[in-house]
Amino acid sequence: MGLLRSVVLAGGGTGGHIYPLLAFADAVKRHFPEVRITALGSPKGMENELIPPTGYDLRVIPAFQLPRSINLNLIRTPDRMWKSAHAAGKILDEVQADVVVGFGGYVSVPAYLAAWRRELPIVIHEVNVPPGVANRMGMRFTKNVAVGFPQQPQMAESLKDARVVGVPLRTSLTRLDRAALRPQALHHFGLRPDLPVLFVSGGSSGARTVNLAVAAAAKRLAHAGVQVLHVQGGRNDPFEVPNDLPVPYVVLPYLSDMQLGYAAADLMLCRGGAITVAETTALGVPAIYVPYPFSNQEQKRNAQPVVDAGGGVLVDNDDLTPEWIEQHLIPLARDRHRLAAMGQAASRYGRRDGDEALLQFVLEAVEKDR
Ligand SMILES: CC(=O)N[C@H]1[C@@H](OP(=O)(O)OP(=O)(O)OC[C@H]2O[C@@H](n3ccc(=O)[nH]c3=O)[C@H](O)[C@@H]2O)O[C@H](CO)[C@@H](O)[C@@H]1O
Repeated sequence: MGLLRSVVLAGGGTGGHIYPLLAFADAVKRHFPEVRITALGSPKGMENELIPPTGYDLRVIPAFQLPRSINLNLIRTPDRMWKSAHAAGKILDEVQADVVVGFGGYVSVPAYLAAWRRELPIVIHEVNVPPGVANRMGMRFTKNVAVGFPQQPQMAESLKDARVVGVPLRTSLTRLDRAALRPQALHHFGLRPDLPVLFVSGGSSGARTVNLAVAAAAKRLAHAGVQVLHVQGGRNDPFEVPNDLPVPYVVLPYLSDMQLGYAAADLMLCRGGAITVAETTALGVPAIYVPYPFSNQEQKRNAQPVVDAGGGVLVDNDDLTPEWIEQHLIPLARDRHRLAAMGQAASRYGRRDGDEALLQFVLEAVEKDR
């Protein structure tokens, strides 16, 4: 591909920014093995744990925190922002970047600034409503905005002209046949094939309320014959689960092979992070969403359309108690027909081609903006 020789990807902080970046990098590599791929990260983000094992070139630039509201004066203000932009610019020059693709997170801002000063094409991928502060700033420098979900353009003025491309997901997920992998997944976790599996994950950092509520309901779940596969989350406190339960309750600190979790799951209990929602729907996993109650209610907006489509259930953070689990979650986990219908509705909403669609959009942008 003559137009594309070097791509710089920017996005960091939590898994929600990094996994789409990596999935997109894989798509670029698959189609254009010769293209140089560089990821920009910040010193403390999860990118430092997640990107090096993939073999992609991760360059860390100095971090700075943007205020929650933005205006153009901001560009004049913090020295640290320009220091970061300078560091990003040096990398763009060194790798002779043809395009910067940003996924949000603080590290995206210096990348957008540096690309803008060099008049390089910029593409922004945004999965939340309202868009994150970093991407909102980037939108001042480019009209090439892609979004993960069909409702986003109607929900935010700044996204009204965005292209809906879906969310780039890992190929271990986009190529997953859940039914085929299920026996291996159950065996892997030491779960039984004859009882339903509740898969609990609070997103890349974990969710304390979810963890504590499910752990407190461990006995009720076990006595109802519901097995639990509980991922605590990368940056969350441990919790206690009784060790004499009659059915398996498996606790893991973090799960890199999420395909095994999704293959084992009959029902998921999760937050409403955008990438999690993209994954559960792409894979047709029925889910109970417990949106994170802070950060602008963005997670409720992610999950609501899936629930409206019949693909899941919403419960408020404060309502997720052991009693709620007993009265609502357990009956659902034991109702195969309802789960099957929810799973089908979820997969009608989801899509698996976000990596390819974003690549197509980036190629068009590079062609147009050069
Ligand atoms: C509290 C907060 O502000 N959360 C935001 C953050 O969520 P967060 O970083 O939790 O991101 P998501 O829930 O969207 O995605 C989590 C990702 O981590 C993966 N995973 C998770 C656990 C695990 O053990 N293994 C694993 O691989 C999931 O498969 C998924 O790919 O970014 C999202 C995307 O911008 C936002 O929508 C969320 O609102």
